[in-house]
Amino acid sequence: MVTAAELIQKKGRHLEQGLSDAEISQYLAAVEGWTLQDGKIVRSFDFKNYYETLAFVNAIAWVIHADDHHPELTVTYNRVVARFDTHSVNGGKGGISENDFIAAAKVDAIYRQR
Ligand SMILES: C[C@H](O)[C@H](O)[C@H]1CNC2=NC(N)=NC(=O)C2=N1
Repeated sequence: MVTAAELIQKKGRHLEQGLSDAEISQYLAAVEGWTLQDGKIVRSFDFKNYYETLAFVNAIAWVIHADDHHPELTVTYNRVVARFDTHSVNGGKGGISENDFIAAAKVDAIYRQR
């Protein structure tokens, strides 16, 4: 069984093989709050105000840059919705890979520090 603590220790790498539906379910169980929606993993993060919201976005940029795996972000006054998928898998059609869950676990760890 994969855990968030293990995922945080990993680094993203180039992958061409996506995860199966069964594997996606296992990884989703490790990152609380993330769901699969329209072929991406998605989570919403709430904040007190716009300053905190943007500080979170900047912290994500700092941490995630090292893994070259970037969330799609929808930023509003007190909420960030983050979405991850992997372009290179499934013959370039895109899908979900371990990299998405590594990045999700790192974003969660940033959120826990607020
Ligand atoms: C060439 C470069 O590494 C790729 O385009 C990276 C950049 N950031 C990325 N971010 C995300 N979320 N998925 C990707 O597949 C991805 N690919």
